[in-house]
Amino acid sequence: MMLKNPAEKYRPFDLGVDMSDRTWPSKSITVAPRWLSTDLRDGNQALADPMDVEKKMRFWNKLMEVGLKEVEVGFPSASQIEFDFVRKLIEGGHIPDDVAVQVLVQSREDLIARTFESLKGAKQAIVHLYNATSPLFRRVVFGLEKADVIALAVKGATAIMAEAAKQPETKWMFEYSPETFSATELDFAVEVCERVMDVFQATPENPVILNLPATVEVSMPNLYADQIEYFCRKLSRRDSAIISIHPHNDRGTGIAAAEMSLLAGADRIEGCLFGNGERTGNVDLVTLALNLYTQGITPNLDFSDIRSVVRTVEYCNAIPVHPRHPYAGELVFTAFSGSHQDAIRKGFAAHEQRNDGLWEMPYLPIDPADLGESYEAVIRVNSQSGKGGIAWILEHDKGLKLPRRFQVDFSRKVQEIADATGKEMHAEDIWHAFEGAYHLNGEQKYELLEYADSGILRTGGERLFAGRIRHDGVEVPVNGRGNGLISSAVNALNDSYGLGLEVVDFHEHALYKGTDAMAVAYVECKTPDDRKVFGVGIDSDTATASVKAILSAANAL
Ligand SMILES: CC(=O)SCCNC(=O)CCNC(=O)[C@H](O)C(C)(C)COP(=O)(O)OP(=O)(O)OC[C@H]1O[C@@H](n2cnc3c(N)ncnc32)[C@H](O)[C@@H]1OP(=O)(O)O
Ligand SMILES: CC(C)C(=O)C(=O)O
Repeated sequence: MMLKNPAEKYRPFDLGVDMSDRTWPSKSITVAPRWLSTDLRDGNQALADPMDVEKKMRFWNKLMEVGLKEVEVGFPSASQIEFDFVRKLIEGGHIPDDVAVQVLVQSREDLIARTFESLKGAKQAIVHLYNATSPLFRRVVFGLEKADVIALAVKGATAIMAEAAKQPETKWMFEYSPETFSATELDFAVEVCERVMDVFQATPENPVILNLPATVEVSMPNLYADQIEYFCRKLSRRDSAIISIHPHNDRGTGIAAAEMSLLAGADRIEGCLFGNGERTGNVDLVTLALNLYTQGITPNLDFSDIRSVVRTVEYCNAIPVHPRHPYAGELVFTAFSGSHQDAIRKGFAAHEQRNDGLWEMPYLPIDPADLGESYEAVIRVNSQSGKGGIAWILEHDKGLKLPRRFQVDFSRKVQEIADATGKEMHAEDIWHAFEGAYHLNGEQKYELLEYADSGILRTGGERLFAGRIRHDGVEVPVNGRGNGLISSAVNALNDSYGLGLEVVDFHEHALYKGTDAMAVAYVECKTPDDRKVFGVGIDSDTATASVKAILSAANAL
């Protein structure tokens, strides 16, 4: 049961230092950080069924396609699969020259030796050492004092240097993580890292990667940024360290924490695609990269075919990507609601007209096409939708450009169906509704069989419409006069059946289906009792499309 007073059980996070002179809030991000994907390590260790070698390989290939240059490929001393995968990458020549593999290891000599064994023959590699440093872990997990924790880290780093010296053909880089940094006293974190830097002989030419994980996210993201700025200020040889961050997402603010930490001085980010990882996950590299992209900053990662990335990650992790996941979810470019659809439709029209390449689109922070997505999913129709969305679908799917009042008429009909079914209406459902509403197929009360418009009789400027229609199954001739084809056709129907229709609006446009050109005509008519009826006609001949539109309106009575 939740407590009435949670303060009895939970304590607020305390930064422990004065950061009132913080500078990061007034900075901005102008370049992409160095990225490290830890999908194959931190992501993998959080899966119910860790990846086998085949899945790891598939994931690796996708990471290469995306353009990752640093990838933590596993914990090779942990299992045979992990070890074998590293060997396969090296022996199979799968690591491009500009890519560094990274492996994780605890501060334990046997595990370190095994780790180096896995890396034999690598051109370059990053060996990543970690041990927890926070008070809780010192007390509960290790039963160690601060000095012992420093000694543990130094011992691991020393063993790593000794192993690295045995394999001089590899270009080594070293990374150290004071695990649980986010909950560690800041001055102590600096002290441990400086001692490890000494052992790793860090210089500006050969910097050490100091990775400062929010192993568990314990504070608001601005406080994590404060921690990073403080650490960067206090580190005596800042120029000999690459400051890396490794946010998790326990409070749901991993992205914000990462972005604020870049402002605070971080150079590098470790995370996973779509935020897989322990518990609530590691920070999501896709969102971070595309957030930069939408600010006009080159992210150095390529998600031009985001759907294939989603497919690979879902297959390898056996975890679905959420439909609302930023940039990647299947619903994130979709508007169901009428006012959103209307704004997007107008946005696309304005975009086409401006033709300046700039993306200024209501409700869509990124052009789906940049990620290899089509515009088909942008507008989908249900009972929340309006005329704009329905018109968009008919235009995109069938090429029909409904006049405004026609849109209103048809959207009411669609709304009725959507309300009745409670379901989404797909493009083909909307088309069926359109055909039904305007009598484009099936039984028709008034059906055009033939008409003569050439060789027209002209008496006093009038035109004569002479046609044959099927009315309630019976073929009958109809004749009418008017000052044009449309008025003479309407009069033919009015004279024969007393319909009293008056055409108040008429539109037509060409319709291209493959190489065939068709014509569409839309009429709006008024009835004697002042009702509006709409009709549409589609034919390869423009004049016939107009006549069919009149009959369509008559059928709608
Ligand atoms: C935040 C993170 O994601 S850290 C990475 C975590 N990833 C993993 O653990 C996945 C791979 N791990 C494994 O396969 C195993 O844990 C192994 C192979 C590394 C070690 O297995 P085991 O030897 O059976 O140890 P086990 O995991 O049960 O226990 C951890 C022991 O290591 C100690 N330990 C934990 N972290 C470290 C460290 N960084 N350096 C040294 N010792 C450590 C613990 O104190 C504990 O010691 P104890 O047995 O004396 O109490
Ligand atoms: C090993 C470290 C970097 C880690 O995974 C974490 O702290 O989350």
